[in-house]
Amino acid sequence: MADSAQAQKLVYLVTGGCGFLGEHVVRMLLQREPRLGELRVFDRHLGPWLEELKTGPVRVTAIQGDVTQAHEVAAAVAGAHVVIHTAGLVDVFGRASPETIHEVNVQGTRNVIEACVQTGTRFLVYTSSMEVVGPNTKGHPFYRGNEDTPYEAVHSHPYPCSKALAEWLVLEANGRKVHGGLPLVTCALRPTGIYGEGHQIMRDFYRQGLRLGGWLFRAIPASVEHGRVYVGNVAWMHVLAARELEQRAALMGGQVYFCYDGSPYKSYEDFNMEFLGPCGLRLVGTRPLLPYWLLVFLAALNALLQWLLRPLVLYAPLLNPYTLAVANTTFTVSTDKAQRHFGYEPLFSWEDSRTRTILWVQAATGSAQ
Ligand SMILES: NC(=O)C1=CN([C@@H]2O[C@H](COP(=O)(O)OP(=O)(O)OC[C@H]3O[C@@H](n4cnc5c(N)ncnc54)[C@H](O)[C@@H]3O)[C@@H](O)[C@H]2O)C=CC1
Ligand SMILES: CC(C)CCC[C@@H](C)[C@H]1CC[C@H]2[C@@H]3[C@H](O)CC4=CC(=O)CC[C@]4(C)[C@H]3CC[C@]12C
Repeated sequence: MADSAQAQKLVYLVTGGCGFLGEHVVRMLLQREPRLGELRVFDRHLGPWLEELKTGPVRVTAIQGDVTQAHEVAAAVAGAHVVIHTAGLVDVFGRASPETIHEVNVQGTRNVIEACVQTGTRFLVYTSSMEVVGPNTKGHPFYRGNEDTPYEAVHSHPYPCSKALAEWLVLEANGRKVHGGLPLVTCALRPTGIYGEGHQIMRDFYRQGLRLGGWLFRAIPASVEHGRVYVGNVAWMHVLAARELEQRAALMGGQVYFCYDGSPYKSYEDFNMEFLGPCGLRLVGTRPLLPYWLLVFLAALNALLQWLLRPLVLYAPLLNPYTLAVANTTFTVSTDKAQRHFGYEPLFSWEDSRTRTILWVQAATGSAQ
């Protein structure tokens, strides 16, 4: 990636490249990274859509593998110039055990770092999360904060705990000598709640609304702001960060960046209605229909049922004490750090992001209202 080798074609590896965000990163690299020579897509479950990408000018290599298996990761990383590590177990519903979440998110990240060091790969971009910061267990609001805003980050849930530890490992690895003697350069990107084409929770809300005759019922006060960012812009930020890591190693190495764009500040439910409204759903109530204490009770009941039923069946509803606390605590970011450090500007306007997401919801559910 040196000046003298401008024409050199680069090998990129995307872990988790078949997930919601990973697929967008893969497609964005193919569209927007002119120096791409080979794209390796590593995932536990490979998507059939990868086949169509193999007919293009860039060599696309699909690798079925598990980040918890160090030898599989090392084999995939060997010879790559850049790794975008987006694979992760996203579970705040109690579907997976805390041990499994730790294994995938923490040990998996450790394996990626060690593979870079052993094989001589110098550039690593990690998909972290806003959850590394908060909302914390005390429910403190984080109102339009930036990367330097003081906030008491206290976690107890396995998912944010694992993301925080993994992010720390990535940042701490910045500057380590890789095989060949050159330093590893790392950075971490922290998306807030990602939305866009492929967002399964959005589709679940839509289906639930249809089941309820086109109505959704407000659960969270409209005044609670929840940060959201469009998946295409998150992918673009990854591509740009990966591209600029070498030239701006001193500035970017070991840094964290919130992912942001022009998406409006709204509550989780009001934001979803930007897409579900045009698909025919209505949100009932200007205020929550149930008192908060009742939601807390229902969330606790769900947690109890999950525990009681675990030997028989997996009961993992959207509402639990953790998701309620996240949805009910203001957490929004306002920053320009990525713009200052590596020239990031959102690729998709809010209007574009909204239109694309609406079209996807309509198509994904077979409704064209
Ligand atoms: N969805 C969101 O709102 C946010 C997600 N993130 C982070 O973004 C990353 C991607 O998340 P999403 O695309 O939403 O999730 P996703 O579940 O759609 O994608 C994750 C991908 O990682 C793969 N994967 C999981 N375990 C693996 C393993 N052991 N080995 C190899 N591959 C494995 C999955 O098969 C999947 O394709 C994650 O690291 C997540 O923590 C961060 C902030 C917000
Ligand atoms: C009916 C309930 C009161 C509303 C439930 C909504 C929740 C399922 C979601 C509200 C906030 C979401 C989380 C947030 O966007 C931050 C996240 C970051 C990540 O890194 C992973 C996903 C998530 C934890 C996201 C998960 C769903 C919510 C809890």
